Amino acid sequence: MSNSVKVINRSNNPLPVYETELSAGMDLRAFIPENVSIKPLQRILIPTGLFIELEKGYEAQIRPRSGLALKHGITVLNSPGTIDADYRGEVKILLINLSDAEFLVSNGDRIAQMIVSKHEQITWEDAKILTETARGAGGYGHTGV
Ligand SMILES: O=c1ccn([C@H]2C[C@H](O)[C@@H](COP(=O)(O)OP(=O)(O)OP(=O)(O)O)O2)c(=O)[nH]1
Repeated sequence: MSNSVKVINRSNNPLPVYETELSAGMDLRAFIPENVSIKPLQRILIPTGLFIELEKGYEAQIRPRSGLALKHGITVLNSPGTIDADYRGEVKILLINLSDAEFLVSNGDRIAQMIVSKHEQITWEDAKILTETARGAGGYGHTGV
């Protein structure tokens, strides 16, 4: 695809931008009529006012911002959230407050970031056995610390 993505911005905030030259993600802003308080352990779905149309083979991921996570315990509950290429609804952000203090979100606050990535769709090849490997079924730290 060309790198352009169709977007409708129904918010009163600017379109997301890459904050630095080589940023992978664009910060997404809350589009809310009034301030929202997120209490400890509360989860809340926050609108962005953005509607996007990704081309086939692309997805957008909604990821936390590390600064909000470190300073305020605010993260994306379903991280990374997935925006499918056939989704035509509003992009929303599911935040959770993992701190012990209330957190206030105002309209225009940059609360998460969006990364657009290519992805594959697979087909299943029904099999009786899988190729052997040194790892086998080992996982969950089986190689030690
Ligand atoms: O953080 C998110 C995650 C999803 N969505 C939108 C876009 C996505 O394409 C759609 C469905 O998301 P997902 O597939 O994660 O939801 P589901 O719980 O599997 O529901 P569905 O049965 O509608 O697919 O919801 C968002 O706006 N924000």
